[in-house]
Amino acid sequence: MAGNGPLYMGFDLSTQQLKGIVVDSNLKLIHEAKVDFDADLKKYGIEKGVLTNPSEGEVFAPPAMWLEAVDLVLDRLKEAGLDFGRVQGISGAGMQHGTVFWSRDAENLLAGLDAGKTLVEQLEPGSKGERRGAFAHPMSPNWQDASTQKQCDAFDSELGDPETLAKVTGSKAHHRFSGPQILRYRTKYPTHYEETARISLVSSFLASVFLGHIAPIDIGDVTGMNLWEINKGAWHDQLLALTAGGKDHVAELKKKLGEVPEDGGGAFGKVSEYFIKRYGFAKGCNIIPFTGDNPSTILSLPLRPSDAMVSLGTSTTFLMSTPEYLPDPAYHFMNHPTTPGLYMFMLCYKNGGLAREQIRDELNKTSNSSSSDSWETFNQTALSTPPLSQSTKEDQMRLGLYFPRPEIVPNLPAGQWRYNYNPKTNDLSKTPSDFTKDDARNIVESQFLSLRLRAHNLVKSPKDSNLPPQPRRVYLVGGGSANEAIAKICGEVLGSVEGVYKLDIGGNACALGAAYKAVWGCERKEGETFEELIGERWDEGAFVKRIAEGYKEGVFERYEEAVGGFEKLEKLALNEVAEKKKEKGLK
Ligand SMILES: Nc1ncnc2c1ncn2[C@@H]1O[C@H](COP(=O)(O)OP(=O)(O)O)[C@@H](O)[C@H]1O
Ligand SMILES: O=C(CO)[C@@H](O)[C@H](O)COP(=O)(O)O
Repeated sequence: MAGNGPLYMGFDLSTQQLKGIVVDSNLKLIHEAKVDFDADLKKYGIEKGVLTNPSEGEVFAPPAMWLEAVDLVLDRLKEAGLDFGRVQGISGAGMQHGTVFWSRDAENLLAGLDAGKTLVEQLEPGSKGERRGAFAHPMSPNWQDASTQKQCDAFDSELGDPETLAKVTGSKAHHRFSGPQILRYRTKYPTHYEETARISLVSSFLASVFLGHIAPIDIGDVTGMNLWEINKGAWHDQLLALTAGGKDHVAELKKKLGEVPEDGGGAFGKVSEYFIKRYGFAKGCNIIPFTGDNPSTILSLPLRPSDAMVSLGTSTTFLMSTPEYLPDPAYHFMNHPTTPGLYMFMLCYKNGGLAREQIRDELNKTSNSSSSDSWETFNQTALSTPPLSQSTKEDQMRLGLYFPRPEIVPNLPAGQWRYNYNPKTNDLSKTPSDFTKDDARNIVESQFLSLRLRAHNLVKSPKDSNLPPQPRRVYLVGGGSANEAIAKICGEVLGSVEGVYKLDIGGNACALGAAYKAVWGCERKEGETFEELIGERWDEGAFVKRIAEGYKEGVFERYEEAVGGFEKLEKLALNEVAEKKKEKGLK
């Protein structure tokens, strides 16, 4: 690629892939490459990037696979012609909440890597026992894990109630959050916990690999752990005591977790010798804090407090950047990754892309389409189905919940619920729970109705207009943002005064946000904020594309009626599950 100015790299280590992206100082996309774990690293036995132990609700992945993906994605960037010597800054992101447990040998192994060998060859245990390896535990529990209900109950009651925990840490306790996860790890694997020198999140794990020593946890991602006191900017000793097994063990756990620098743009150090010698990175290449995938995603464009972003990845997440801290057990508040005083509002659903794929695959079983696009039948069916399956306004509304995995919001086990809702009488009536073609539209409506139900406190009516409260714009990112049928239904359910947009510079918003963070961390003037630097260089016309209408009078109001029925359906499902548990004598 022509040119000789500095380049910046951003990585996204997500559930199913490792993506690498390269931009120049003007935010222009120069190179991108990715490793798909199922396609490229099947030998690890993963499916959709993970391994599972359903009997305990465990979901995890081997850090060894991620190490192999790092070398592979850099080889692919080399094949794409990247001049590594021009790279002046690297940042990245990782799926949130996942934890990596480093051994006491990790620091020495990371610092002493031989550029003639691969990362996994040197950081995994020696096949002849000659090396214990860098990990005290061979697996990393990830955000899809649902094995920590007992630990979550303990976290939710430790400060009195979930509301207080949400106020202090930004969230109530969640199965995937690192605090409950580390508490379960300590009790299930006491010897491994003892041998654990440091604990990283997936984001700081990846930073450590590039740094050549264990990197701090990032100020944004740390607020996805139920262990960090947001207003104090410090670890919460009482919650650490719960996790570590008592006050006497707090200091030891703090040492494993490490310090958390406040500045999300301050370099952790220079890239490790391994990458300079093996790939030709510049000696002065800075490692800028790697953060969580969602905090990184909101950096991929100048998101205003009136905008909303929906990431249609493996998870579905709804993200807003706001100066208001309004914690509530129903959703998450996290530190903004670059700007003190701003927060990231987040809703996260486990049943995102995989749930939509399940309905897509059911449809493809019965369609005789020869299209190479596996989503074509799904899209045509969804768009040919009337909103809420109502052929006339008098018809009942078809509502559903579609959870192939246990869901986070609401906290429900795997299952499907399909009901008709009469908005006039506010009655729900059960419909046959078998798959029907209407499910294509109804699953997308269901996912966006849940977002609309829970985000209503944060969206406002546009200034000087009598339009109902809704986002100014909705930006779609993640793999599903390629789907214009989903975008259309998104606009109908969520509204948006200016419409539904997507990033149009290809690549992956999360990795792009990380690359922009590297630009800011390396090129910012004294006191210059991320918003100021990126805002100056952002080319709205070239970087985003309007892909669907937003607010549609009449349709938006009809979905408002549906929101009431949807909330009632969730409560019905929660009661049904509670009754079943009671019958079985379970708590
Ligand atoms: N054209 C499409 N329509 C709908 N969903 C899509 C489309 N292309 C990809 N996806 C979805 O994108 C998801 C992967 O998105 P991605 O953001 O790469 O995930 P992650 O970051 O979680 O690894 C898959 O679950 C897939 O269902
Ligand atoms: O758990 C969350 C956020 O709380 C998920 O958003 C994960 O951060 C992984 O997301 P994907 O990018 O793999 O969908």
